[in-house]
Amino acid sequence: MSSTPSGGGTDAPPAVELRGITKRFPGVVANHDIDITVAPGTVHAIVGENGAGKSTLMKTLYGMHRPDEGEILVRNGPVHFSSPSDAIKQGIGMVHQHFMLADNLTVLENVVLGAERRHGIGRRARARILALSEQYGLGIRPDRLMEELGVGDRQRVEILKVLYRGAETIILDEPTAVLVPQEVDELFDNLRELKREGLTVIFISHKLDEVLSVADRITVIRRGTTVDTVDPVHTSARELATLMVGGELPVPELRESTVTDRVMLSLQGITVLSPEGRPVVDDVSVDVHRGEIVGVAGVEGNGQSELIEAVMGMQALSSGRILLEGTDITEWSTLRIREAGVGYIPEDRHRHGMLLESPLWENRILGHQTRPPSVRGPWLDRSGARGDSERIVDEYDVRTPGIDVVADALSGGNQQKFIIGREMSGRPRFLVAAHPTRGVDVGAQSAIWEQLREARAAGLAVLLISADLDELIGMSDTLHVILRGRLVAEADPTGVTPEQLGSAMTGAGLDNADDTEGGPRADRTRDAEGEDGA
Ligand SMILES: Nc1ncnc2c1ncn2[C@@H]1O[C@H](COP(=O)(O)OP(=O)(O)OP(=O)(O)O)[C@@H](O)[C@H]1O
Repeated sequence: MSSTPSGGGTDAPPAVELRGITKRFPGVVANHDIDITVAPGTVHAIVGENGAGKSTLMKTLYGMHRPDEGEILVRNGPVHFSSPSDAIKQGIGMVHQHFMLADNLTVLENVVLGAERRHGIGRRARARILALSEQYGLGIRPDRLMEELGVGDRQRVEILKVLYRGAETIILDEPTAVLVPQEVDELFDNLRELKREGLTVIFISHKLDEVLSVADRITVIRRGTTVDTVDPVHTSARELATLMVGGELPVPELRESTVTDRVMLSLQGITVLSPEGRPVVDDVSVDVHRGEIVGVAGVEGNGQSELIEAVMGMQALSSGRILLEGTDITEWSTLRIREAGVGYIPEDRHRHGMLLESPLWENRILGHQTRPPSVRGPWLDRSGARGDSERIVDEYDVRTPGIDVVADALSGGNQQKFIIGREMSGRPRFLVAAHPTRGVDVGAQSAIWEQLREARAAGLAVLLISADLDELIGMSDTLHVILRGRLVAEADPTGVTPEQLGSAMTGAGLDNADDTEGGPRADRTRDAEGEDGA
């Protein structure tokens, strides 16, 4: 492992330099005396545990927070940002994890929205978009409706939006969390292209392999401060992880089957129609047994969201039925399904998992408002909910100053850990888990996997969807592939590779993964998304 004070190795002034940045929130020092130098024309990754202070630092660089101490320099000149528009004026743009795109508008409309002054909204704007798309190899078509695009393309539109506003340094917050391997490859090609054209990319990630493959420099942040900046050529994933947590990581355990023959959840020929009447879940039949994790792999937008929402009573079926230990729950409400012992880790924690403006302990009650410890008899049990929140914070290592802070003040990964803790403490007999470790650091990820494995050994049945193919392969006892709403293949999780799975997800079949060097696989991904996206 080699440490370097700065990246790049050119004589040009740094694209960005952060000197002694400190940012405090009530009860927390989110960033403490951080130094980072980002060389122009490089990809610079920022890694660190959940709550280490990565997002806070990036928000400071993007003008969303003002640092309490320290200074920011852009090309050697000190800058002071009071808002993102100040940052944009200095050529710094940011792509957030939650895309900010209007579905009912075209790509062009989304890109020019709020930046009409640059090139208007007509022909000149279109020409500029096409030119940028061409220059950076983004393959964007300005007149497509946003809702027709898959995740990878949406992300490219977000990048284009930032380029359109004149960014020379682009910050990406966990850009690969929502992508499948093929899309990650495409994104990394895009990043290399940006770099070749002299732009600078700063990105946050929890996936150390990816960071090592694409970054020129990696800065590790631990508990709010910079630990080191390393050169990926001389650093391993394990060394990085050790720098992040300040100790050795546990080694994953070997798998042992705990699957029984008692059916916990049975989906029998279920079909869900889109508002336009197109089947988005198409005649799906699957059983999940006690002690079993059934994984469903798919490119986003192929029906997996609707499938789990159907199980949770949030999507009406047009045909088929759902049985929970033999009881027909097809017509049940979400609340009733939850009361029957079904836990739910939602796909979008901000829409379905948390009330961001409410304190953490009130979030303990959310979705569990009819059972202890949230209530005693007909009454809300404040101390029960508070006590259990303390326990979750402790047991799941949720980094927070306390249970009275609003959920919004927690880092993304810590919000996720709290949701997992809440859902698991209901002692569910069945768990619907969507991307359970999304945004969670490697240490917390293995802790969550361990919790799920223990619960499975104690009889929990789980329906798992995830964009993280290693997670699907590592956790599932049975693994299905969903494409255009249908279960099209079953893979053996003990033998399948992420590449084979990725290939099956795009409709190329499980066995066709080895022809995927170069372009063909990426093209198929796009096609599959183009026809079926969202
Ligand atoms: N608006 C806020 N108010 C109060 N505290 C905050 C706020 N934003 C962040 N924090 C705190 O600052 C610390 C750093 O959070 P930050 O979101 O920067 O971490 P992170 O490294 O991005 O984590 P993750 O990987 O989980 O996204 C955490 O302790 C968090 O609780």
